[in-house]
Amino acid sequence: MSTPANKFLPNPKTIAIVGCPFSGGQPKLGVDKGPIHLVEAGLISQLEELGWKVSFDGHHQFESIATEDDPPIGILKNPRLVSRVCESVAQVVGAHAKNGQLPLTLGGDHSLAMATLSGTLSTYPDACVIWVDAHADINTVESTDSGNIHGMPVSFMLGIGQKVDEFSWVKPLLKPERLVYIGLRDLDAGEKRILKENNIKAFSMHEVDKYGIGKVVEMALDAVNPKRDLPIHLSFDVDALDPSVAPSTGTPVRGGLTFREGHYICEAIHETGLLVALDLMEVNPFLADSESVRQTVAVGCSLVRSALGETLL
Ligand SMILES: NC(=[NH2+])NCCC[C@H](N)C(=O)O
Ligand SMILES: [Mn+2]
Ligand SMILES: [Mn+2]
Repeated sequence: MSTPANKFLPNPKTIAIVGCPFSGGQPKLGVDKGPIHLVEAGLISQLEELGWKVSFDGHHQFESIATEDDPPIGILKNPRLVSRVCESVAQVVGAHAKNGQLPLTLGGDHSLAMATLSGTLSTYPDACVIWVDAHADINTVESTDSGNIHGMPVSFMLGIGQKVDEFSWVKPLLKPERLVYIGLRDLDAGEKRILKENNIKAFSMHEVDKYGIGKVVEMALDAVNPKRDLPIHLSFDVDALDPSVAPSTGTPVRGGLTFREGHYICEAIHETGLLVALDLMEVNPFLADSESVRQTVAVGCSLVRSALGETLL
């Protein structure tokens, strides 16, 4: 099977898998095992069958980064670790993108998106971001209640909120008009305010119910990519799916996307021919029973395949 044209990638079309066994952006162990499970479930050969060349030189090792003491800064937890891991992943993702490869980053927790978006936007400055998640992950230093940095990467990329010296490497490369959310249903009060103040387009589960997923994806693309000519970065948090579909994740929220709605988003973005980077985040194989873990990992792989060209017919 061969995949349709992609406007930004040279042939042979190559995926660079960036395995990020990292959990420092939130407190639950196990999310660092997500990428290992996804690869062991056969993701690489599944993508090769779709006609991609796949490069993968093993999961990243972050142990050497995590040596010293890392007391909180304000209430931000593991700030030095998260910053340094993300800085190193940003360089890797950016280098793959500059080589004309499509970086597929497997998390790991969603703090890693400050790395992946930095890599994408340093390569494709006018790329738009489609963020599929139950959560907006847009807390600032001032608004976060948890201090978990996986709830904050978007604010860092937008350059909003108080600056933290430790994260001075993060350039605010994302413009609010280039960001759109799908699937939201669990926002902190401060996050709701931030979305309004910055006029950020968001299609919550309410809009998915009201318009249907087909219309929502079209409206989302109209908002950030009206001429369908800009590169797209898709950041998919598996908790966007309903917990009955993807139970093994750290912050499940009921009332989420169905299996088909999640896959439809991925299929529709593939059809644009504009996808340049993909994240699959927050698969935590330590949470839930083994059958639920198997199911979540399998769904993770199939979302990735849909975004990269698998079709039903
Ligand atoms: N990537 C995620 N699963 N994020 C959940 C964030 C939850 C909450 N809003 C927080 O800031 O702590
Ligand atoms: Mn989430
Ligand atoms: Mn998230």
